Amino acid sequence: MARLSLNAVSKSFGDKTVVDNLSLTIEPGQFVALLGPSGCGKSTILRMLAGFETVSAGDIQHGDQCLSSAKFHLPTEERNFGMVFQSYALWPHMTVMENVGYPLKIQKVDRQNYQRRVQDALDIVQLNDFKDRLPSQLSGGQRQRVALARSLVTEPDVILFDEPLANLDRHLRESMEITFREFHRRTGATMVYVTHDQAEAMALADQIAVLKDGQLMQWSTPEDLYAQPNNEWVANFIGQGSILRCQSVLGNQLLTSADVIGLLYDQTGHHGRMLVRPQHVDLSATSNMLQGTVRECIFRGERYDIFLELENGDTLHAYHTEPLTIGSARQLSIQQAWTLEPSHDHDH
Ligand SMILES: Nc1ncnc2c1ncn2[C@@H]1O[C@H](COP(=O)(O)OP(=O)(O)OP(=O)(O)O)[C@@H](O)[C@H]1O
Repeated sequence: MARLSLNAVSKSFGDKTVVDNLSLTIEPGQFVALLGPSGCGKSTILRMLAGFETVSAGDIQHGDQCLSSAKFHLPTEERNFGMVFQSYALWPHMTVMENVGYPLKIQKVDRQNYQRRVQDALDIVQLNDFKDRLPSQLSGGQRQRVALARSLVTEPDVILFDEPLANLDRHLRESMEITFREFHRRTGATMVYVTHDQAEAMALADQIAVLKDGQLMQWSTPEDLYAQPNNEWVANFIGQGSILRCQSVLGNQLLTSADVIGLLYDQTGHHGRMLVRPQHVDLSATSNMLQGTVRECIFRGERYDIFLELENGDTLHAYHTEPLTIGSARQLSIQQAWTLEPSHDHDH
């Protein structure tokens, strides 16, 4: 197994740059998500890794081997990367077993090896009982498991996923997340997974590349992305939270409850921004208090989502165990907050 690295990779279509000077080092066996809104360039990055697209500048290396550069392009079929698409891309007239074994047929693998490897792949995704069925006789989740088995039958070092859960309903997506995690544990393969769904990326990946307009915004573990977003745009994109205006402040600092009060009450300007996660709002506080008015209260089963208006007019999202009356005043404290660098497109 080898390290996969993108070094200052750019891709342009005509005069439009869709991937801009991207560098990432993906360690062997890592599960990496490429995350960003529609059009940010994540599928283009995956397609360059797969060899479906050339690179305009920079290079992609796999261990000692160059896969792509502006001068060189290793064809897709020589990369031995597994691939799983949103559409499953199964052959409708072939059984589960034939679909899974198809890449081995192309490689002209002998009969004995063929049988063993198809069997092993079906075991990993737990589809042995379905091996003689046609894709039309399977559920969406089962079809995606066939595609997973097929992606690993050639024993690839790297498996690429292009929004593989996008076609499934929410309930099934959650159970497929567990399937994907198990799949990663059992194969140990390096996985690169494209999604626009931040919750899915956080649930699956060891490391996440957040992209916007072809540029890397942040490259972090899910935990760091959540607790320490690099800027206001990332903070808005990842998880639940409120962004409050405050006195100008350096970005990327953790604030205590007392710091928060000082920054919110200082009237010398409000060019600073801080991120507050709902679990850090204490609605039964007795010190470092702020005043808020309850504007919305939504039942979520295990808790209520409360939205409060602060004295400066900003909205603060909190969790609570009981419902609160809309329009009522509430004392609260913010236990901790994270200061943000403003995004360039929102610097006012
Ligand atoms: N072959 C192409 N020719 C011209 N422009 C392209 C081509 N492929 C992609 N683009 C453009 O590049 C940009 C990035 O596309 P890409 O498909 O990588 O985004 P994405 O983040 O995967 O979006 P989505 O989630 O909608 O698939 C888009 O503006 C798209 O229109």
